[in-house]
Formats: sequence, structure tokens, C-alpha cells
Amino acid sequence: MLRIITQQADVRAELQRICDRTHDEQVLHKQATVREVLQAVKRQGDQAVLHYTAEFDKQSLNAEELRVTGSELDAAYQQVSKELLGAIRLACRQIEAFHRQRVPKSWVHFGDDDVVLGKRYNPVDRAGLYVPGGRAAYPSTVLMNAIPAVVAGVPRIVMVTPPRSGKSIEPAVLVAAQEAGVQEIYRVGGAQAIGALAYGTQTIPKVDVITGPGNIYVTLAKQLVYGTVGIDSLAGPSEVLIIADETANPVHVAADLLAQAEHDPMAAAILLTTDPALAKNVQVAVERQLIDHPRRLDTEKAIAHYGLIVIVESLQAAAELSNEFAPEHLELEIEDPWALLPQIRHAGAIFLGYSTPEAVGDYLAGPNHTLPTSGAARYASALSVETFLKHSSIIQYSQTALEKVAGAIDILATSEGLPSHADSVRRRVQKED
Ligand SMILES: NC(=O)c1ccc[n+]([C@@H]2O[C@H](COP(=O)([O-])OP(=O)(O)OC[C@H]3O[C@@H](n4cnc5c(N)ncnc54)[C@H](O)[C@@H]3O)[C@@H](O)[C@H]2O)c1
Ligand SMILES: N[C@H](CO)Cc1c[nH]c[nH+]1
Ligand SMILES: [Zn+2]
Repeated sequence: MLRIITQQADVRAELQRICDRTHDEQVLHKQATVREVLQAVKRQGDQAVLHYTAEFDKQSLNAEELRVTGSELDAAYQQVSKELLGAIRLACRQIEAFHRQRVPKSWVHFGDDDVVLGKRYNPVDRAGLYVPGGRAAYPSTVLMNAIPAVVAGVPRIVMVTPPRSGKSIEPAVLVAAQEAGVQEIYRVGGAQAIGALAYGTQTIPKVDVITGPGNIYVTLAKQLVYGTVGIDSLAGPSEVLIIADETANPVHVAADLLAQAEHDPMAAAILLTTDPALAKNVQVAVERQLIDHPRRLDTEKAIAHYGLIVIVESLQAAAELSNEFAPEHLELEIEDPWALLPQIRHAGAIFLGYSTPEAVGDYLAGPNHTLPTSGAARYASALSVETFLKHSSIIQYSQTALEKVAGAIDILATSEGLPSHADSVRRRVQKED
């Protein structure tokens, strides 16, 4: 049962507990497992990947079977319906159009005294895309990962996803990959996949950046390999926080809460409402919608542990609590969402109004659905083209320009006790007798 509490209760502590669910003491033993997996993959390569795939995914593969073959890729098209292919293509077009909107461009500025300054953007050489596949297959996540990488111009894009029953990968996942422009796919998931991409194995190449969402094991692994490789953000078990007033439809609000809870027993679903009657009606609607839910057990777990309804005093108070939580997804199911928007400062994606369920963004509105979770939206953003780009600063000084700043550099270098820095400038500007 989804709990209802009032703002007088210790709301902040309760929201913090939910926010911290992926980095609290309960996950420490999972972190130990993940460390062990990463170390084994680093030392033993394919052998460890295959070992943990057998242990955690219950699939017994040999090294040759890790890579998805060309004939499997071709065959996948025969296994998806025309309607599904059409929907994948529509999503592809809309996601690509959004991600092409503001691609950073290299620039140079020519200043006084022939000083040239600028930024030069280049994609990473190799990107590794993680597509989750434990409890559900995610063709939509293939598109959300791959399209920004393709738009960024990454020359080698590698995708990993866990094998499902019979060593197979969902045909829709393979079709989505090809539609987005990815052909190099390995059937491996969890921490062992992240380790393989970070360190490289005999079969799976080491990459420069790993992107994509995943469960707690994937998220902890990404956190641990950061530094050896770049990562997008910590995009762990899904979250939604809904701010609703008395004008919201309780059945729709309940459906949106369950749409996140059904992802994972560690998913979070929170409602902040000014209306006690709505709170009660949503609680009842959630129970009803759970009755025939095909993922009832896991979804109920998420609702019981990380679900909450809070009756708040005002929409202003709701916005403040939401900012502290920094949700992955925020829905504003209120009469005037644009009026509250300026008060929202931290959220991965914001959905405005009654006709914008989060599922629109999950699948095809265009913005990326790989978003920071567990409070990471305080400092991180959605996966984007920039995730696959980095820039080099460009600096050129003329002799005249150097002479003008030589004195200041001398003072700064001397104050830092670095005489060779000062010398490297002084020698260039000294007049020869
Ligand atoms: N934040 C986002 O942007 C976003 C987007 C989409 C999905 N998600 C999240 O992605 C996740 C998908 O999770 P999933 O489980 O379906 O797929 P997953 O691919 O993330 O995880 C499956 C892998 O977990 C590993 N694993 C499972 N149990 C294990 C254990 N006991 N010990 C060690 N490893 C174990 C297995 O190796 C398996 O391959 C969900 O949490 C969902 O909410 C987040
Ligand atoms: N809600 C997920 C992000 O947390 C994305 C997704 C994919 N498919 C369905 N939903
Ligand atoms: Zn979703």
C-alpha cells in the first residue's frame, strides 16, 4: 500500500531515505560483489565475463558467442512486426531531430595583438553503450544511447546488453541498434559488461566513455570504473516525483507512479499533493491498477519501500521538497504548470500538464530518457551529444601579445615558486644585447 504522510511528519528524512536508496548501507554488500566482478574481468578478461554471465544471467556462452553475428542482426528484422518497426523509426526520427538541435561547434576568436583563442570539439574514439535487459528489454534505450553518439560522430560504437533466455537478445533491441547505426553488439550485462568495456577483454574492446542506464549493479560498476573511462551520469533505478493539485486525475497520477515503479523493485514513485482527497484517491487507484499487473510482485516492492504520498501545504512547499530530492522525472499535474516551473531547479526531465505522461519522454518526444537518479540531478544532466564530445582549448599568442603579459606571468610564476615557468616566458621576450 502506498503510504500517505503529511508535511508535518518528518518528510525530509523520509524523502532523503528514498533518494539515498542506491548509496545507503544496504547496498554495501552489492558493492563488494561489483568490486569482485570488476577485478576478475580486469585480470581474466573473457573468462570472467563468461563465468559471471553464467552465474548472474544463467546463460552459458563461449567466447565466440559473445558477439552478435551479422546473420542474427539480419534475422531480427524478420522477427519484429511492421507496426513495431514503424514505431521504432518514428522514435528514431524524433530523437535524432532533438539531438541535432544544438550540437556544439568548434570556434575560434581573433583578439587584439593577434591573440587567437577557441575551443575545438572532437568525439571520443570509442563509446560503449549499456542497454539494460534484466527485467525488461529496452529498444528505446538503444535509441537514446546510440543516436547522440552517432550525431557526435563517434567512429566506433559498441553496445552491450545481457543475454536473455536461450542466449538470445530481443529482436527489437537488435533492430533498434541497426536503425540507429550500431552493428557491434556483445551479449553481456551487469557489472561484468561495464568491466569489459572499461578494461577491454580478448573479445570486447576497451572504450573511452560508457553510457546508459541500468540497475544497481550496473550503476555501482559505472561509479567504480569512472576515471579509467568516462561515464555519462549515474542513471540507476528509475524515479518519478509528481506534483499534483486538486485538478489532477487520480487514475492518471496512479498510472504514472506505477509506470516508474514497474521498472525495478528499487524504483521510486512519489506524489506531493496539496489535496488530501486526491491523495486518498491515488492510493486506492494504485491498489486497483496493481491487481492484474503482470509485474505485480516487483512493482509492489518498489511501492512499499520507495513509494510515498505527501500532503503538502502549498505548491511552493512541493517545489522546495522536489528541489531537495532532485528527481529523475518530475511531472507537474497542476492547473498552471508554467507558473510553478521557475521554482523548479533540479530535475532530470520536467513534464508539464495533464497530457504529458512521462511515457511520452520515455519513448519518443525526443529528449533523452537516460537521466540522473538518486539526487544526481543536482549536478548532472540527461545523456546528450555532449556526453560523447570533449573539447581542446586553442591558444595562440603573437610576440607582441606575449611581451605585454610577460611581467604578469613572471610575478605569478615566482609567487608559485616555479622559476622555469617564468624563465620560459622571459627567454622569449628578453632583448638580446
Ligand atoms: N535512469 C535511467 O535513465 C533509466 C532508463 C531506463 C532504465 N533504467 C533502469 O534500468 C534498470 C534495468 O534493470 P534490469 O535489471 O532490468 O537490467 P540491467 O541490464 O540493468 O541488469 C541486469 C544485469 O544485472 C546483473 N545482476 C542481476 N542480479 C545480480 C546479482 N544478484 N549480482 C550481480 N549482478 C546481478 C546481471 O548480470 C544482469 O545482466 C532499472 O533499474 C530501470 O529502472 C533507468
Ligand atoms: N523510465 C525509464 C527511465 O528511467 C526509461 C524507459 C524506457 N522504457 C520505458 N521507460
Ligand atoms: Zn519508463
